[in-house]
Amino acid sequence: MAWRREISSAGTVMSHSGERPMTTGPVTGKTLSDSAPDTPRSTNRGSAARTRVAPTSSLCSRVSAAAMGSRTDSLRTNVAATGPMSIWSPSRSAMRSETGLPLTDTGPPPCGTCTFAPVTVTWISQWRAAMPSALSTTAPPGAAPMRWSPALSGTGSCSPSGKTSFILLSCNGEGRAGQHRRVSYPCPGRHRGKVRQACDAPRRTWRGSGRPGPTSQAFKSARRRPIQASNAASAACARRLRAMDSIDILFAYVIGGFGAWAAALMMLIAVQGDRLHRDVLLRCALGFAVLGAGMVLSGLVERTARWPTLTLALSAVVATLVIYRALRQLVGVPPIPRPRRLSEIAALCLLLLVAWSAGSRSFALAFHLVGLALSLGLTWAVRRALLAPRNAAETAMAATLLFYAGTWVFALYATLQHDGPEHRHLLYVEPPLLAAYGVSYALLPLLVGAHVLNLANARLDRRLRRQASTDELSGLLTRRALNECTGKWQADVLERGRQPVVVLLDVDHFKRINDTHGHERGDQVLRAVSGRLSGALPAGTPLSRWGGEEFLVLLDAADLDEAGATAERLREAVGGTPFAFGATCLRVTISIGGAPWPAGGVFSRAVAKADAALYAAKHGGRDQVRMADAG
Ligand SMILES: Nc1nc2c(ncn2[C@@H]2O[C@H](COP(=O)(O)OP(=O)(O)OP(=O)(O)O)[C@@H](O)[C@H]2O)c(=O)[nH]1
Repeated sequence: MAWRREISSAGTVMSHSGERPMTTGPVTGKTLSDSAPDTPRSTNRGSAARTRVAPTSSLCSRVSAAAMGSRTDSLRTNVAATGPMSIWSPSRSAMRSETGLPLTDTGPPPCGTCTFAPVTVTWISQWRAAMPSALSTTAPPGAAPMRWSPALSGTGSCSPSGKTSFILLSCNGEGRAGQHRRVSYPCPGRHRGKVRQACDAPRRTWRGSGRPGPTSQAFKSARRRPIQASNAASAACARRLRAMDSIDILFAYVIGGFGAWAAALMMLIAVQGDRLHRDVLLRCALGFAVLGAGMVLSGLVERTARWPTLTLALSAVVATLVIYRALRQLVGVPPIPRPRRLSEIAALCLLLLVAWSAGSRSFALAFHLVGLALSLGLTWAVRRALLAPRNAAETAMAATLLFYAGTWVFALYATLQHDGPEHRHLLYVEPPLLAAYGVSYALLPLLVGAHVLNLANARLDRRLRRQASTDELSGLLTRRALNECTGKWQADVLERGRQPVVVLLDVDHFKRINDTHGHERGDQVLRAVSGRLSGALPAGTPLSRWGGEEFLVLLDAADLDEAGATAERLREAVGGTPFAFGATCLRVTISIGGAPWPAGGVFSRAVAKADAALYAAKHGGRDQVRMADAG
């Protein structure tokens, strides 16, 4: 739809094809020269604007509405009749603080897509003034002044600098039909990337020239370019923006929400096993369900509403805290007391609520700071898994949480860097990174879910192995565990030039102890004997409960005599001092039989020979050591 304007002799700008007539008023803006303390940078002084009126761009309308309609800021621009395009700003930060918009110094000329019209724009910030006098232009001397409604037509484009983007608004500055002038307006940061995309080709051309701006020839050709081309590019931009916008939301919220629900479902299905894993998985499932609900709700409801952002932020915080607790539980960190936990949740929610009511900017910052703090807290809770992982599952979990914390660091950075108007997305990263964030956050719950299951499995595996290798009563190696390590042990001893010796020990008349004092006392005796045996042996010596009241030791000795002496020490350690169990005092003796395990020999053969020696010791009167010959 083309906008045509006429400026009446009284300075009234009329919109013929648009719905809203432009209002006019006295010139309130200062000119560049009288308002700018520093000289504006300029390009191609002397070029005159002689182009046709630009039609309304949906992009521009949208951006105008978003950037200005939603704000009550006012912006006044002065447009000189001729002269270079320049934008004065005292300083970027000052302008930003006044306008809340990404203002730059003199912008470079627009890219080739856009018709260039040299105008001087002076920003005079009276930002809190009401709309629609947000944007007013002062016609050049001799031309009728006009005031510019923000809904005025324009075309979307960007500067070729790749840093600063503008939305170029059209106006008939001189009040003559068939002419138009463009005023640079900062493109909201959210759309910069996309606008730039549409202008890629001309920008490259411009950059390729290696000059700070287009040549005058390029200027002229740009000015001659049919305005329709510019409009088509703007329309393409707008379509792209709309498509990207919906994709962003889908990715970031709905798909992300389903990812969280999928993780929750996966955990609920896997809820089995012992109490610890059941609790951890249930908590994680609850956390992901809350997060999923918040994300899907936020993605589906009306886009302009602000409350879904708050609900999503709150659900994200609560969900993260629930998962945080579950992970602490999983890695064995002592739980935080319930009152402290609840007060932490309440404090964070309150903080977000206050920030939300203070405005979009403070809410975004508060949310990102909370997100970063929580992600760092999660990483800190599992730091042991990061520094000294016991298995691959722990490494994967720690790496995922580190990545998660990293995404918050970058998101916070993007928020601080964000120059455009606020939007209802929680994340301020720009496309295509926003889509990447959406995909990552959709996958993260599934990843974390898989890691939690992996960790639970690894823990169960460890427990089973421990149970299989450690005798429950005595705490010594089981027969199976000893059998598993014999080959390696023998090779090691032989390599050091030592003699491997197998020694069997048996408690004498143990049945009598059981019969006299009961099985309970019998167990106590077995535990006490185990303690004395392991205390009398060098650390690391393989000692197992071979079965019942029988023990097996693998001795590493210089020769059989030395092994016999060690066996004698063991016998003395057990039988030398009676055991005291409360008022009961018991003297327990052991008989020992040993046999060498030569290189190339079979372990079971050595055990059989040691057993024969033990039998001899029993028959020899018990409480003695017998060593089999080397032969
Ligand atoms: N309390 C207790 N008793 C056990 C355990 N394992 C085996 N026993 C008992 O140990 C006793 C072994 O008795 P025997 O094999 O007859 O040998 P003994 O009485 O020690 O006699 P000698 O070996 O000939 O000196 C049996 O009564 C078993 O029930 C155990 O784990 N706890």
